[in-house]
Amino acid sequence: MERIKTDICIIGAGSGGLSVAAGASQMGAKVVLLEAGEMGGDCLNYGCVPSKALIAAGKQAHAVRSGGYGVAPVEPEVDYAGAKDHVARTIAAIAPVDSQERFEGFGVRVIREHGRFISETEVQAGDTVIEARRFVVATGSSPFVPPIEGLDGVEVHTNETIFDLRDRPEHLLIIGGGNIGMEMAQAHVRLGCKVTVIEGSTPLAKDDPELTAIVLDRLRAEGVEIVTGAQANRVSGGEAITVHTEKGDFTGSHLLMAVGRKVNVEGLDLDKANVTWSKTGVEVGDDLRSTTNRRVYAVGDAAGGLQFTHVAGYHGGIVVRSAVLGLPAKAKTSHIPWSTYTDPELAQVGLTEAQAREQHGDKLTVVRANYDENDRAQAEAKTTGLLKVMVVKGRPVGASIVGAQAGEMVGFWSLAIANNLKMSAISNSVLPYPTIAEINKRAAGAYFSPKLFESDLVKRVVRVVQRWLP
Ligand SMILES: Cc1cc2nc3c(=O)[nH]c(=O)nc-3n(C[C@H](O)[C@H](O)[C@H](O)COP(=O)(O)OP(=O)(O)OC[C@H]3O[C@@H](n4cnc5c(N)ncnc54)[C@H](O)[C@@H]3O)c2cc1C
Ligand SMILES: NC(=O)c1ccc[n+]([C@@H]2O[C@H](COP(=O)([O-])OP(=O)(O)OC[C@H]3O[C@@H](n4cnc5c(N)ncnc54)[C@H](O)[C@@H]3O)[C@@H](O)[C@H]2O)c1
Repeated sequence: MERIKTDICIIGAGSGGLSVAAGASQMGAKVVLLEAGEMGGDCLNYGCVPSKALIAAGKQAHAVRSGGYGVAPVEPEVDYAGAKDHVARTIAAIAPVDSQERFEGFGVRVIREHGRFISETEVQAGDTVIEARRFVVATGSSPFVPPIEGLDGVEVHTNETIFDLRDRPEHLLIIGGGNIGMEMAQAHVRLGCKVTVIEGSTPLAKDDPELTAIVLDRLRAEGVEIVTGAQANRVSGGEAITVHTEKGDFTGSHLLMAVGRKVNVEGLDLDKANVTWSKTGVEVGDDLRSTTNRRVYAVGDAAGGLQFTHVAGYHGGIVVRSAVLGLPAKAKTSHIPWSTYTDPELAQVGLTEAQAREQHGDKLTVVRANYDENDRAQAEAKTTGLLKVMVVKGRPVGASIVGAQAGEMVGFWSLAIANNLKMSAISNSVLPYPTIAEINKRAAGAYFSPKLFESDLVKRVVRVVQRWLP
């Protein structure tokens, strides 16, 4: 048994673990990184990257099928396996950034083994025991497959297998209408599959319903069948698969489960490290440190909060600040955006209108700007969309966007909320014309317009000034 003493031992080389490893090692800390599966974790291998690559393939098929702008529509010849080749190429292009070689180049000792705690200060990975001053649990999450009757009798795909499928599904049934379900539904319908989404409650329920309705309308118009309030109770079949719900039975050729995630905390022997945990993750404070063992941090999906790659990266920065530099650092959520990469995209940061109304009551002003008022959106015929900004005492506390490039646009509002900027800072910016981003400025204009253009006081002042101006 080899023994290693190190400053920081990170369990999991996904978005969170790699962020800590890169920062800590390049600042001079001794780092050991454990990875039981693929370097890069879920995002690179089974999550963000393959899903966005498949969405891009679907978008291309959709553009050919839709025509427009004076170009005749034609039914595309879709090569589903070719789309999967694009997925594989994309992963391969990004993989070197997350590779063992790159991290070893930073001086990180990478051990490709499953890690588990054997004491409050030690982790064992294969034949190696690592004693560290600080540990980072960055073990991520896996697809949750609920114990639905009959599931074991059929082939069930999850995000870990669907991107390897090379024969185009005739009819894809998707259980779960969250981010994964909806992104995969649109990508597959555009690539020529029949798609049925079976959602037990409300699709895309974390977003503003006024905006999600626009996304759902578009998906339905493109042919996705979306059944809501239909909990999957039972599954049957062999070659053809039937999902039984109280809203009826739905039969297809393939089944994708997208009903949420199971955090990878079991199998870590956290109890041996005196680390309190539950099924939602390691119990941590805002400082991302275990409430019961201060040597142990958790980042990303394992920290039990929002499950996004950029959150894992953000957590990584906080842990580096705390565990490497010894500085106080706390994670906040008020400025964390997310985006669902359907077409149109759907993005959110901070409070939704309903949440802001509940928290701030009459102090809330909601300003809106529509895509059809934007010249670039008109030029590109992408006029379906809407930005809502929730403003309290002159400062944005949330923004909800549906429309082209919503995921790019929302960063503007994350910056504003993170830095406590006023709406005047937004209106002071000058944006290039014609860009979709001008919608952001239009919202600021919508906030100030009534104050400027509908105010008797302003009108009186202007009359006086005009009398005195030479
Ligand atoms: C289909 C899909 C699409 C997504 N799209 C997006 C998106 O567009 N944008 C976005 O922000 N997020 C997206 N996400 C979410 C994103 O992938 C996760 O939030 C992110 O990967 C979390 O990073 P992490 O470092 O916490 O965990 P992971 O990336 O899951 O990494 C954890 C790593 O730890 C390893 N591990 C686990 N246990 C052990 C152990 N005991 N010992 C050693 N190694 C271990 C695992 O093998 C894994 O490599 C998507 C997720 C899915 C499933
Ligand atoms: N664009 C992105 O950033 C992106 C994309 C994909 C995934 N993700 C991350 O991955 C996480 C997991 O995604 P997800 O879509 O699996 O989970 P989710 O929690 O977003 O959605 C799961 C859905 O499944 C439904 N459901 C649960 N059990 C069901 C049943 N028996 N029958 C029918 N419906 C059922 C739920 O009501 C819910 O709407 C997301 O929350 C997100 O954090 C992010």
